[in-house]
Amino acid sequence: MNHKIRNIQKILLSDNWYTLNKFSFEYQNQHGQWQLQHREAYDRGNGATILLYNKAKGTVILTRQFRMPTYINGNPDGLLIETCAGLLEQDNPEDCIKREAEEETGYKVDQVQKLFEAYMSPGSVTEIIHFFAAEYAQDMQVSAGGGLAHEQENIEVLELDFERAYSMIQSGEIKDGKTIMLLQYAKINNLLDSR
Ligand SMILES: Nc1nc2c(ncn2[C@@H]2O[C@H](COP(=O)(O)OP(=O)(O)O[C@H]3O[C@H](CO)[C@@H](O)[C@H](O)[C@@H]3O)[C@@H](O)[C@H]2O)c(=O)[nH]1
Ligand SMILES: [Mg+2]
Repeated sequence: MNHKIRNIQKILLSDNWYTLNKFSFEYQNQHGQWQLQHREAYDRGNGATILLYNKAKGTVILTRQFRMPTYINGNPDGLLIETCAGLLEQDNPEDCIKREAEEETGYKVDQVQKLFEAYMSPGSVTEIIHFFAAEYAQDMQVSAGGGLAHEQENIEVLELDFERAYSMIQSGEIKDGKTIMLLQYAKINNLLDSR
């Protein structure tokens, strides 16, 4: 509860696929004055993402797919390297990320570790993302992955040496926020050390 906000009005601007609302509200500033503010908020639900790693091989599983919003904003071919991720449907974050890992990467993991949660674009997008990590092994591979054909996902699965993937942040080959956060988490916490 925030007593500095009052008179919240919501106007629907678009519900074509996800929902874009315009909120008008009064916010009390440091001097005690109430000021009218307008903020648009894009609601596409919440999401989950996971770093799949293999200590013995020193590798991680990442995905590559076409992301239209990046294509119109400076990404030459629109392809983005990312950790496996999906939007929460009716399920909880843990069940969601296990389902997405299987659909997108082909690995069926049953032990996942919850790491943290983060708002990724708090000025305009409501979404909070739940972050996970899990160890994968060859015998957990049940399909080639690639995502759901009817959703036209066309996801490519990449198995990369962890140090190579980590260096791709510096080189600019990896430019996705959640992916950078997970690779850095793994580095800082020595997730791939087998000792
Ligand atoms: N027709 C249509 N389909 C859409 C649209 N937007 C998304 N889709 C479909 O909805 C699917 C959603 O796939 P998910 O795997 O569930 O989600 P995601 O797009 O990978 O999202 C994940 O990554 C995002 C980017 O980092 C995260 O923001 C999100 O939380 C999640 O973790 C997309 O692949 C696409 O097929 C749209 O505007 N129109
Ligand atoms: Mg996805």
